Amino acid sequence: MSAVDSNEGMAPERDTRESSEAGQPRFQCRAASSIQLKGLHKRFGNEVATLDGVDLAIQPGEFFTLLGPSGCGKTTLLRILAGLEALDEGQVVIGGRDVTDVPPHQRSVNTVFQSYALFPHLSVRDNLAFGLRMQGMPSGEREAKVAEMAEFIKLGSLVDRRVDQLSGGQRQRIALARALVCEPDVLLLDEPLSALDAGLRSQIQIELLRLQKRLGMTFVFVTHDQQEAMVMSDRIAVLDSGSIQQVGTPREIYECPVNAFVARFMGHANLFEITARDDSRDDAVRLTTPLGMLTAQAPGSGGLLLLRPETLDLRRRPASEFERYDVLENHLPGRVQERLYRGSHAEYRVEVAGVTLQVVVNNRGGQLPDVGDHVDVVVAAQDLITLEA
Ligand SMILES: Nc1ncnc2c1ncn2[C@@H]1O[C@H](COP(=O)(O)OP(=O)(O)OP(=O)(O)O)[C@@H](O)[C@H]1O
Repeated sequence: MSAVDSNEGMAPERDTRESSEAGQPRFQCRAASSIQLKGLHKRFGNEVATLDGVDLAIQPGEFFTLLGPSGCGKTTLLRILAGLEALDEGQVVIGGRDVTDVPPHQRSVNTVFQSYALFPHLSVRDNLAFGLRMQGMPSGEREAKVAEMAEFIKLGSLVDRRVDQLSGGQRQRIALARALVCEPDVLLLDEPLSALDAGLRSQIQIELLRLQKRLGMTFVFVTHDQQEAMVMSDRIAVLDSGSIQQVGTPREIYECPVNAFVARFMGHANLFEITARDDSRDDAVRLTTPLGMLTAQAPGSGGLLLLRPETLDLRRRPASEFERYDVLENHLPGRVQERLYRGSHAEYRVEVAGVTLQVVVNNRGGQLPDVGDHVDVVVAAQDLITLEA
């Protein structure tokens, strides 16, 4: 399958607009499309369902990310959007038009794959022109569009270079440009950055984000990397085993995960079972946990306690005071097991009541506790939240 699908299908309500800005090459793109996915079911053979009742509404111009572990169904969902995979049940609406039974080449959707899917022996110019040629665009118009697009992605000086003579980052930009030059209403991106090294990856992440904001096009991006998802996305859908667990902004997903799966997937390790709960106080709830008793304000009704590492604080305490210390409310006595110094902040592992807590402390130039130090882990009552187990 080529990286560029044709884009003949047009939604009735779409119009044409320009995305040019002062100092930017002119590049036309249509008004962004919304996407509605309703009750999607997909099963391969007798396997368990790959998609099990997926409902999603993606706004026009959104950078929307499908995030989840390997095998959760992200690529299948993207292929269904592109029309490359048939549904068992459900409906796909793009730009107000029901495209459930519309073949790929009649959807105004292009896809960028991890593998670039470029023609290595052809020039940048010929790679960019490929999709336009397939659409039957006259050569003069085609040449102008290709030149414009090459400038737009800042590779204008390389249009005559063969693709196999370009770097990985340049190839990735060409793959994006080749999908964009056909002016799709929706761009689908399946882990397009995963083949790049870390430095180049974060550079292209920023470029891609700026490009999407400049064009105002709807992007549906697939990744299993939660950091990448948080940096890039307007909203994220977290998937597990073919079901959507949570949809929200990066902050909502990270700060208020709805269940233990989402919390763990977003990198939260401080999850503890609540063994007893006392609601008798008006202003607070007392929770019994493996760390000790904690006071919480409006923690929710779940059976698991989440303590986000960056909401915790550390206070050093001389060892001489350790034994005779009166435990203050929400001060957990512990000992530093490990410290990872990262310049702007330090990551700690602190042993509290026989279990390990992760704590992140901002480096404000003061003294940072050392390995072996006795500390109090201080928990603010409003920062305790509970999740469904
Ligand atoms: N053509 C197929 N035939 C049979 N099973 C398939 C097919 N395509 C996907 N699957 C199965 O569907 C499930 C979801 O696959 P999918 O590729 O959508 O997952 P993913 O979340 O994109 O994973 P990854 O991050 O590893 O790419 C997997 O169990 C996979 O084996």
